[in-house]
Amino acid sequence: MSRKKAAKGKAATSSPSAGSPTGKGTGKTARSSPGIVQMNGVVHPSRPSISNSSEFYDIAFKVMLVGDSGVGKTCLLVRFKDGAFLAGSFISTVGIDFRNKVLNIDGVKVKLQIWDTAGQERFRSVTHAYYRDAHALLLLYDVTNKTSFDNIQAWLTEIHEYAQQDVVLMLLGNKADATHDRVVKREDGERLAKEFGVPFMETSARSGLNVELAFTAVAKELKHRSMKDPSEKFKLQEYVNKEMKGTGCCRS
Ligand SMILES: Nc1nc2c(ncn2[C@@H]2O[C@H](COP(=O)(O)OP(=O)(O)OP(=O)(O)O)[C@@H](O)[C@H]2O)c(=O)[nH]1
Ligand SMILES: [Mg+2]
Repeated sequence: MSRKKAAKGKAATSSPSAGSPTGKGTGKTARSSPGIVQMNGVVHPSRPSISNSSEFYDIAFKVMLVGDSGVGKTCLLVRFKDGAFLAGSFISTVGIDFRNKVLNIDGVKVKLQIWDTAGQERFRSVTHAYYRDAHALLLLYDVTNKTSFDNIQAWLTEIHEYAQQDVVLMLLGNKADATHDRVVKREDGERLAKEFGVPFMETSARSGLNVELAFTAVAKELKHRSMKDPSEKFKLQEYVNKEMKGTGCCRS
């Protein structure tokens, strides 16, 4: 297997860009980034170059984070990439951004190019353009926000419309650390996931709960599919159930 080199990830957390208000009166600040280009008030995604490479990899996949604004997509990515939590005021993502991370999956270097999308409605058409290139989608809701949970069905409809038919999909109930503010029970997440036949787990970008596992499970599934080795069976939900910490759900 030839070994390639990975592009360096770009910061998804660049400082707020002046003159890019977001949130329709919610007081949020827009987060601009090197991965996007803004023209005439419209956000145009620009494809990142993979020429400044530093890290070797064997296979590469695109993973997209989707879900309502504020569910914690950017925080989940930053936790996974840098092992840190973005505390402080909420800075809503503008358009789309990406980070790379190379994982060692059973001796194979798997590069994940992770696209962090803006959850706000006004960026939806930007996100649509990226769905078809995604090998995997992490669909998030916020366990402290019922609306974000209720919107999952609409997100799934969108995914079915724009994403590849065989896209790897996983539902994540984020902010599992926020015990006192929780309004969506873990069982509700499990039920919904079962209904749509999607693997599920709860995560916390704040505490780090299951964050590594979510990305590793997806990388394992994608690697398994690409190797096309019939002797090596991999079942995503079974793996997740075995490895999952903290919430102890979904064991069947
Ligand atoms: N308690 C808790 N708060 C979180 C967690 N993840 C994110 N947050 C908070 O939720 C808010 C939104 O987080 P973001 O990661 O910016 O949300 P987003 O989904 O990227 O939002 P958009 O970019 O607008 O789509 C921030 O104030 C975070 O600090 C978590 O796991 N637990
Ligand atoms: Mg964001």
